[in-house]
Amino acid sequence: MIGRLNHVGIATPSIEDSVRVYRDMLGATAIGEPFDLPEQGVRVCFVDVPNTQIELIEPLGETSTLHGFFEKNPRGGQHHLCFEVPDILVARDEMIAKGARILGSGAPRIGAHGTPILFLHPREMGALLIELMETPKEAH
Ligand SMILES: CC[C@H](C(=O)O)C(=O)SCCNC(=O)CCNC(=O)[C@H](O)C(C)(C)COP(=O)(O)OP(=O)(O)OC[C@H]1O[C@@H](n2cnc3c(N)ncnc32)[C@H](O)[C@@H]1OP(=O)(O)O
Ligand SMILES: [Co+2]
Repeated sequence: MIGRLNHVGIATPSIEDSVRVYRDMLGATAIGEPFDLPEQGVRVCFVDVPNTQIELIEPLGETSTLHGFFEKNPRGGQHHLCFEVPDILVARDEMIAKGARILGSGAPRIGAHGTPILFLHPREMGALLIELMETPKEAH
């Protein structure tokens, strides 16, 4: 069911500092402009690499779910993996049937790429926070 690895989510206290690592240390050249996703409680910056993206995410607002992550990981770090799926609702129902826990209300929300996303609780996913993202229509 899962498709390509769309992005690796990296939580950071400072997108600006993390951009310096990817640009100056690792030589990344395709770095997007940071943008806010208030409804998701994050500020986001995408770093393009040949076969996927690095999604740098900073907490945005008091209720950001990232605050819980930073309590345990003050310097940030690997946060989630995002896989593409053809149909988010079909994927959701399949995952529920297999015993995964859908985070939040269970209804897909619009993510950083403007397409529906869901998160699966780490407990059933090998201690990894998994994001499922519906493949953008133009990519079909
Ligand atoms: C949506 C925009 C963008 C996009 O790509 O489109 C993004 O990806 S934004 C990403 C930020 N948004 C989210 O992460 C939403 C989903 N996340 C959550 O609902 C919470 O972060 C949750 C439930 C995963 C964890 O919340 P919290 O830390 O408050 O709960 P606990 O401390 O009780 O953690 C429970 C359990 O999970 C482990 N945990 C927490 N975060 C992670 C993580 N990132 N990776 C792996 N494991 C994680 C935590 O250690 C606890 O484990 P336990 O064994 O029970 O101690
Ligand atoms: Co993500």
